Parts: sequence; C-alpha cells; structure tokens
Amino acid sequence: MKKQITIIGTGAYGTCLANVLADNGHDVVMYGIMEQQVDDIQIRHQNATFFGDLKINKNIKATTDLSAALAKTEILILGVPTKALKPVIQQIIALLNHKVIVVNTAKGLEEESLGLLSTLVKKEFAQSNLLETYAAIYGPSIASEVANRKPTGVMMVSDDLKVSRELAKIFRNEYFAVEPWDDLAGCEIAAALKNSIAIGAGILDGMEIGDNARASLITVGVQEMYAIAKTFNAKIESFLNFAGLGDLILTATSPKSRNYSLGKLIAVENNPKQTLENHKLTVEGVNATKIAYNMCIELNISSEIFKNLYEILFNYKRPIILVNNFLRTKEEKTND
Ligand SMILES: NC(=O)C1=CN([C@@H]2O[C@H](COP(=O)(O)OP(=O)(O)OC[C@H]3O[C@@H](n4cnc5c(N)ncnc54)[C@H](OP(=O)(O)O)[C@@H]3O)[C@@H](O)[C@H]2O)C=CC1
Ligand SMILES: O=C(CO)COP(=O)(O)O
Repeated sequence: MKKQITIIGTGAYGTCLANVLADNGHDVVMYGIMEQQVDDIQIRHQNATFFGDLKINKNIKATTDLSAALAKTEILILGVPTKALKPVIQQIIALLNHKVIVVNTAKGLEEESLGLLSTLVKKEFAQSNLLETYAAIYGPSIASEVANRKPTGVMMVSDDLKVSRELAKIFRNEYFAVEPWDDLAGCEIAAALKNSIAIGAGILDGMEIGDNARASLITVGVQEMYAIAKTFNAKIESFLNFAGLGDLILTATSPKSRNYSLGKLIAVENNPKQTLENHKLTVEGVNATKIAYNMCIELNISSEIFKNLYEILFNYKRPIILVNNFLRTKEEKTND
C-alpha cells in the first residue's frame, strides 16, 4: 500500500532513500534547510551537491517548509547526522499533530549519556505521545551507489520483529534488499563504531602499512566493537550481518567512505589537528571514537584501537601511534 513518507534532510543518504521509496511507488517529500538543494530536487530532479547530474525519481517532492512536509506523513525518516538529531526532533515535535513511525538513519551514539540513539529519540518523543514506533536502517550502503540503483543489502531494525518486517517491505525492491531484525543495541553500536575503525583503516592505508595490517585492524576492531556491544546485551548475529560485518568491511576498505578517506588524509598530511580543522564533510567516526573511548573507560574494556584513535583525533598525536600499538593484544599486555 502507498505510504506518505517524509525525509528530514536533503543530504546524501536521505536523497538515495527517497529514490528507493519513490521507485517503490510511495509519496515522498524531503525537507531541507538549503534552498538550493531543495530546488534542485523539486525542479531539476537531481541533488547535484552529492550526485552530480544523476537524475533521481521525478516524483520526489522537496520543501523548506517543515510544517508542510509533516502534514500528511505516516513514516518520518531522520536523514540528518547524529549531532543534528536532537534539535531536529524538537522542531518536529513542535509542529507535528499526529503519531508517526520514525526511521533513523544516523550512525552514531549519544555523547552525554554514552548511550544509544534509539534511547535518545524515544526519550525526546516521550512526553509528546507522537511516536508510534522507532526503527533504524543500517548496513553497507554508500549513498551514491544506492542512488545509482546498485545492489545493496541493509537491515531494518526495531524492538519488534513484526514491525521490522512491515517496514522492510516498504523499502525493499530489486536493488535494495532489506532484512528485518530486532537487535537495536547491537546494530546501533556496530553502525556507530565501524566508522571509527574505518578511520583507523584509512590511517594504515595512508601510511601504506599493507593489506595484512588492514585486515588485522578490522579483526581487532570488530572484537573491540563487540566487547562494548555485549554490555548492551547485543546479539552476535547482528555483527555477522549487514549492520556489522557488512558495513565494517565496506567502510574500512572503500575510498568512497568519508571516514576511511579522512583517516587516509590524516596519515598522508601527518598533522591531525590541521586535517581535522580543514575537513568539512560529515564524518561520524570522529565523535564516535570519543564516545567509544569513554565507554571503554567506564565499562573497563581494554581497547588499543579506540584509545590510540582518540589520542590522534583529540590530542593530535601522530598517526604512527596506531600502527605501533593496535596489535598489542590483551595477552601481550598481561605479560608486560
Ligand atoms: N552517505 C552515506 O553513504 C550514508 C550515511 N549514513 C548516515 O546517515 C546520516 C546522514 O549522513 P549523510 O546523508 O551522508 O550526510 P550529509 O552530510 O550528506 O547530509 C546531511 C544533511 O542533513 C542536513 N542537516 C543538518 N542539520 C540539519 C537540520 N538541523 N535540519 C535539517 N537538515 C539538517 C544537512 O544540511 P547542511 O548541508 O545544510 O548542513 C545535509 O543536507 C549520518 O549519520 C551517516 O552516517 C548512513 C548510511 C550511508
Ligand atoms: O555508512 C556508510 C556506508 O554504509 C557511509 O560511510 P561514510 O560516512 O564513511 O561515507
């Protein structure tokens, strides 16, 4: 059945999901703050900021009027980065007058409470009684490939598998495979922390340390990610599926990933402070590293990758420290 879907944010991922959903015959309206991007989508059926002259589905509507964008919505997709979630939700609640299903796309964690984004979103909606269901979409899905209708596998995750199944049907098509799942904590932590590991992989590749080293870093990385996730009762199966392994492999190996690319640049320029100050793209892994580092301290988890990445990204230590330390296993440290 045709759904009324609103996408908040006219960024790369919001736009490619709008394309998937419009291809599936749903009514899609995008809300954006950049007039030029909104006009590009509404009038020229493209989003040149992210996808050059690629034409997107001409039925996608776009507006800078949030109230109009929310008027008929049944499914609200949050397509903004983690740091914008809270203010955006507050704006939405002030204008919304009926219940909605919320699907989050942001890959991050909550800094203040060292907690999950699902908890943050549900808490923000709690007083309003406007949240019907919360779900999130995770998996290896570089936006430009999805926009070009290249085969992609993702997971639709909520607390209730039945709800995930219903939502997955709305998104699924011949190029966009959507697997329903019910482990929000596991998928959220995997989705957020793979971005940090991708920065680490980029650093190693920028220093031309080798393929063995990259594979080893990814392996130790997934162990550190899962050690944190276990404390949230995450399921190992989440880490063996698109949200975990799939997205980690993609983001930690593809030059199309902004996290991986930032890591590479940090290594090549060898001046983390300057590289980070000059970098303007959305790179969720920087803040995720700070949160993971603090989680590890709080939860008493040993972590060479998050610790050394934190030193590089926040104390501007030289990237070589990651190379020197990431293979210092727990066993070795016990024998020190
Ligand atoms: N790109 C990808 O391949 C994928 C991204 N994701 C995740 O999706 C999330 C969004 O990423 P992505 O789309 O790539 O990011 P982009 O930087 O491409 O887009 C983010 C969009 O959100 C807009 N925005 C920011 N703040 C607000 C606000 N307060 N109100 C309305 N719009 C706002 C930005 O506008 P402005 O430019 O004006 O700031 C921009 O248009 C991230 O968490 C990312 O990790 C998930 C899967 C794949
Ligand atoms: O999450 C992504 C792909 O699944 C996008 O990764 P980047 O944010 O590193 O570009």
